[in-house]
Amino acid sequence: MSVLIYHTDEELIADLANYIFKIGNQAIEERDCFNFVLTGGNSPKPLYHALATTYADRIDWSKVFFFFGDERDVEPGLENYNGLMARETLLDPLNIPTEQVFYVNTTLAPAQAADAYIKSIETHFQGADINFDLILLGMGDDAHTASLFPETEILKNQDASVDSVYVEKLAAFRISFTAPLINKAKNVAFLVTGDSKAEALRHVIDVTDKNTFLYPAQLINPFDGTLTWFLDAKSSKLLNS
Ligand SMILES: O=C(O)[C@H](O)[C@@H](O)[C@H](O)[C@H](O)COP(=O)(O)O
Repeated sequence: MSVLIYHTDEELIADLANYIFKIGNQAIEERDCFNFVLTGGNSPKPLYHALATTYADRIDWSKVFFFFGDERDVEPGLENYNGLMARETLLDPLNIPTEQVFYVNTTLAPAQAADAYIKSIETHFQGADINFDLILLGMGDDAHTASLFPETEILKNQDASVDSVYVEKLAAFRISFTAPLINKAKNVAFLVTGDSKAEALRHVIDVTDKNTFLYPAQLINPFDGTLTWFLDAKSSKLLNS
């Protein structure tokens, strides 16, 4: 596990972009495609904007396939649909064809949407083992990641799959990769910034009290892949390391 701490947003985004392109270009060289799982939320917006503008010439985007580690149970066109945020900040500015983007079909009921999503992923991987080249994750101030929220049933799902989950605190359903599916990835990177994440980050990185039911991001520990944390000074201020 690597923990990288940055003192300016610009440095963090530049390094994370370099990291993404290093993995992506190597995947394209090896298999002529880069399977890249995006995170939702607000933290990635400046990164996505930079990938689509400043760094747009750093990879052959026609070889990149985009997925979502989780999705909210809202109509695709609505503002808090992660797919819309990614389209607005990254995919449309790069003119990425829809065939290269795997959106969660939230016009279906949550459980059906989750089933349909894992089936679309299996089809993409042509029945081979599903191990994404890179999964980008955020983390909430309650140590959730993707839609693996504290004290929810999805945390018990041991299948490498996509599941639906009712999140009491949000009074809403979510669709999410399970922890085992995330842990199968070749590379996993967290992007966590801001004071509000510091306490949760302390529980997840300086794991003094292992409790994955309370701090779900503790579940993320790739089986064979790499794990890298991209943090700013604020989010990392309580860390020992
Ligand atoms: O659908 C989502 O919202 C994300 O997948 C979620 O896991 C997010 O990464 C965290 O909630 C952090 O969100 P912020 O980046 O907005 O703090």
